[in-house]
Amino acid sequence: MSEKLAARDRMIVALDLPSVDAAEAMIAKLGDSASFYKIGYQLAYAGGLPMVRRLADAGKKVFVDLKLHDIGNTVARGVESLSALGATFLTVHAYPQTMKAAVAARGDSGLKILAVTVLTSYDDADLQEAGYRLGVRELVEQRAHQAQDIGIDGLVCSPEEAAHLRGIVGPSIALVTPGIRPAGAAVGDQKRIMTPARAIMAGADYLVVGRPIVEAADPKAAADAIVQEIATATV
Ligand SMILES: O=C(O)c1cc(=O)[nH]c(=O)n1[C@@H]1O[C@H](COP(=O)(O)O)[C@@H](O)[C@H]1O
Repeated sequence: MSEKLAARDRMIVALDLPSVDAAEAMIAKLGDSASFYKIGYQLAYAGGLPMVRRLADAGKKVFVDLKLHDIGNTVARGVESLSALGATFLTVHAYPQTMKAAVAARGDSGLKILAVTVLTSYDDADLQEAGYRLGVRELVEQRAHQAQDIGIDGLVCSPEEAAHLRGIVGPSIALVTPGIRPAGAAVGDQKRIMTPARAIMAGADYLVVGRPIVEAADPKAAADAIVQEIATATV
């Protein structure tokens, strides 16, 4: 999958911003430096969903990150509504009922379903605190097997698991990795992180980057540096 993609098209900029105006300003600042955007909780709940169509019509790709998880019928109906927006990716949590409902409901809309394995802000102790018996590596692996059996289009994981998961799921399932931190960048609430270059070398198809770009003094320069790192790591 990744060998067909240009370096810029492998970077997904998370528009974690408080308003449509702030997001539009960021998109204008980034210009041709970014081709793929993610709209998550903050912007979607601030009226950002109509931006999906506008961005798609402007030639950008859009990842709608709503991390759906509910009873199967509700997930399916939600996916049907979201599939009309023109997005490329939509996230659901990697629970079997949820993934099955989402995959069945995406139809031939072109929307690809990504399953979030274990959030990149979690480590083994966080999983244990939440009642899980398995550690990160084991739970990610179990969910990847289940996702593959269900026919999921892609997995969201940390770059720390990318190489291992690539060995399990093969080349046709997209690996999308948040938890990306250029050398020296603030880690914030992330726990399982890698630099852009190391994530690409580990086998990630797409890198999701939020604060290191949208909170940078010069977001365009930050985005360009990450694309350059991706390009160098790909050669
Ligand atoms: O689904 C996601 O995109 C996601 C999954 C995950 O495990 N960890 C994670 O950080 N994300 C998202 O990726 C983005 C990372 O943002 P930064 O930490 O600011 O680079 C945020 O928008 C998160 O919601």
